[in-house]
Amino acid sequence: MRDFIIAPSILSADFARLGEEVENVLAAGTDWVHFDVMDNHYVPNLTLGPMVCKALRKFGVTAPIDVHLMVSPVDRIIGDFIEAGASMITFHPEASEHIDRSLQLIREGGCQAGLVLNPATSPDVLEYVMDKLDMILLMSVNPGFGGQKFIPSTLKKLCRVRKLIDDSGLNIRLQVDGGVTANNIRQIAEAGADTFVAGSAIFGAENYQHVVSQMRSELAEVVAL
Ligand SMILES: O=C(CO)[C@H](O)[C@H](O)COP(=O)(O)O
Ligand SMILES: [Fe+2]
Repeated sequence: MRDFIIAPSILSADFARLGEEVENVLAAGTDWVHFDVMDNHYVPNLTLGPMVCKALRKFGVTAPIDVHLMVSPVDRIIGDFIEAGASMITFHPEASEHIDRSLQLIREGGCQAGLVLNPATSPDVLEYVMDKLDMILLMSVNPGFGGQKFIPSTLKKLCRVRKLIDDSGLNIRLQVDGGVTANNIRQIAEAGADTFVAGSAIFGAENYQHVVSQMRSELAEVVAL
């Protein structure tokens, strides 16, 4: 059985009360903080930068902060997030001029590194960098906004990437991001994911603990992997 990680996306949190929201969602039983960085260039939306990451650390957040960079170019912002207290940093290959170099920059800074594949991006891009990855993130919506519907073809892609990871013998997490809910999390886990980003499904709920418990119960039903 894999260990499952739930990473709430703070994109759907109340930004005016961000520190408190992060405390509450972690107290509800989640594991990581998924931190969506959008630049209004690589994606048509604008969100959070390294100063906000630093502020969360100063506020007392000790949980891993999982920085999902949707910015282009990526390299010049990596150092700022390392300095701001990021734990892992993922980026989109289309947004980096030198994928191998960007991955190295992240690891050299002491963070875990990962690549993010958009729904239409082929897993072929992973082939020559597998040994430099701590995580692969498959987008199950097009990046840029929370609250979108899960794209079903992601399930087939998850199976393919799960096999790639298992065949490699490397310790790489397989994360899924976009439209994850308590209703589909089990099917997503059975397709191969071990790390689940959920924004609107958690922050849109009246009771965070209730929805996180529902997700955990669904994950407990996942047939032995
Ligand atoms: O990276 C993202 C969007 O680009 C977000 O992490 C993602 O959309 C999560 O939100 P939701 O669970 O509401 O779909
Ligand atoms: Fe994300």
